Amino acid sequence: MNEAPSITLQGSHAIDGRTLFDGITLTLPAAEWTCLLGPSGVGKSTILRLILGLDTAGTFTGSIETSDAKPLDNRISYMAQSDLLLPWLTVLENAVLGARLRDEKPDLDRAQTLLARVGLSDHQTKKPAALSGGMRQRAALARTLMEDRPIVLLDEPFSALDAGTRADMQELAAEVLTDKTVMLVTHDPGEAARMAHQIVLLTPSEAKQWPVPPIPPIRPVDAPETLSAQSELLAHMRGFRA
Ligand SMILES: Nc1ncnc2c1ncn2[C@@H]1O[C@H](COP(=O)(O)OP(=O)(O)OP(=O)(O)O)[C@@H](O)[C@H]1O
Repeated sequence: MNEAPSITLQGSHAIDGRTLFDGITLTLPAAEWTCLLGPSGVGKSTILRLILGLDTAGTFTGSIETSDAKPLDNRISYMAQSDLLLPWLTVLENAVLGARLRDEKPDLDRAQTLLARVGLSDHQTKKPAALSGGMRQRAALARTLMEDRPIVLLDEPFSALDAGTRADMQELAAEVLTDKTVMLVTHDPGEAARMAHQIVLLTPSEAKQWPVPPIPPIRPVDAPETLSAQSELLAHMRGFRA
């Protein structure tokens, strides 16, 4: 698979004449995890959609560039806030949907291994409607991890999980997505403190870098460095909420 590039987004975005963010520069370093945090509605998902080349509600003025100068098309795996599972397919069929859409032979062994890793071995033949919200989110995570793309954009991928499962899934994602350029949108300062090579706080006027703990990710949940970064980040986020 291609090497993971860095990505730089520069510019401004407005919806119906109202500025969402103005003159920001956000760089996702190659083969690292960037955690993007910011108040609800500040534009985090909009940035993901811009990088994906999907429609947004407003108008973007600026540029999105890669370090290898190649287009982003077909190089991104994306997990949206909603699970986007197809209701008429089973969990296993959903997990291999990417291959099916590309008319490729699905790697069923890998899908079953990943479904086991996300704790859904016993639910592979069920339809999404028969799963809990957290189980559906884990099925969507397995589908995302199936895609061997150099760039991975994750929009609150662990938000529906209980705390123990969330920690397990963070570790799985970090393992499977080693060497990918990852952007993780999250509201959870503990998650950012564990997972990030780079933490970025989005405001309407900047994409501001926040210090990361001085040990490499993925960090233990109970490491003093993780806990201290988590609490400092939370204190800051409570101050800047709208
Ligand atoms: N389809 C739409 N039509 C009009 N406005 C929209 C639409 N989608 C998003 N917006 C607006 O764009 C702004 C940014 O939305 P976005 O989803 O990017 O925020 P976010 O930071 O990801 O929020 P959250 O943390 O709540 O997911 C919000 O003010 C939202 O109301």
